[in-house]
Amino acid sequence: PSLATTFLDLPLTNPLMNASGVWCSVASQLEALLESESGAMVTKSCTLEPRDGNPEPRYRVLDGNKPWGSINSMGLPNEGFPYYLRYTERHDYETKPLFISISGLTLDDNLAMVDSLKDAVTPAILEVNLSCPNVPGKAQLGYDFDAMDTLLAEVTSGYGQRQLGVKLPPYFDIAHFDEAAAILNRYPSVAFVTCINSIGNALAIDINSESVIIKPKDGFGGLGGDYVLPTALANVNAFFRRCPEKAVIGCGGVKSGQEAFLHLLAGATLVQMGTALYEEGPGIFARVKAELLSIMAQKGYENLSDFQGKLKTL
Ligand SMILES: O=C(O)c1[nH]c(=O)[nH]c(=O)c1I
Repeated sequence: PSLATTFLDLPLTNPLMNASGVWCSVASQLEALLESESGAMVTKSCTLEPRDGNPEPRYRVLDGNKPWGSINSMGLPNEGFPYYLRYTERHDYETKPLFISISGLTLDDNLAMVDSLKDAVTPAILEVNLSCPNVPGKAQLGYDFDAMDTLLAEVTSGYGQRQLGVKLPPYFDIAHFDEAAAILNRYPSVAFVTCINSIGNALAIDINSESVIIKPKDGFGGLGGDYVLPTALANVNAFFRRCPEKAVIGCGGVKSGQEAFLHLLAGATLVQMGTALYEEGPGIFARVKAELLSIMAQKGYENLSDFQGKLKTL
């Protein structure tokens, strides 16, 4: 079988990549992703200026009993937009496509970054993060439909209607899938949606210390890992059904070929890994590729298109 695929008409050797924020904040990590067997890669969401982010501990793996996952309240630590723009100028696009993620603290900051990217005419693919749950005092744009609509109008126009994508928070209500998709479908240049970001503001508690386990926001943080897989699959399939003109990138709960297969079946074109990559490192891409190929072989599938988006209903 073959894992070859295309995304926005770009050829990829396989559909696997990192989730923004994991193993992608500094050049050494980005170089490790380039050397890894991922089919693509994305940078850490950036703000206009560098940020230290929230106080530590701000990331913890939750691996007591099964299932396992992670909780994080990083607080958008990053090297600042110019650092990542410079990286896009020296990336080897022949090896694999590069996405650049932006998460401006204000609409003007997002527009300033978009304007610089438009002038840079870089092959990097823009993913606008609408779903950071961890900046104290900043509500997630993805949960404010009017603000999301305004941002999309300004950003798509500022980017000269060049193709871009958005990183969405998980939604949990059919009416919200309908409303978010209706807004997104009014912007043809939004060529893809990445579902999902972490499930915001979960609370992990340690029974021995009788305490929360991360410092920021009294322990409230974004949840990732096994816990979010069914929600991630629902969001992938909901937007796959509602946005036939757009591609869906699946993210959430992928740690093996099995979950990658499920995301593809639900309608994802590419599949991102966060928590599992954080814990295992970039070697995970070779493992998950092999597992996905083995599942395809067992099922008699030659290409991803043999099952991609073909989830059955009862
Ligand atoms: O706290 C973070 O930096 C963070 N953490 C997440 O779980 N998702 C995000 O989009 C971001 I920007």
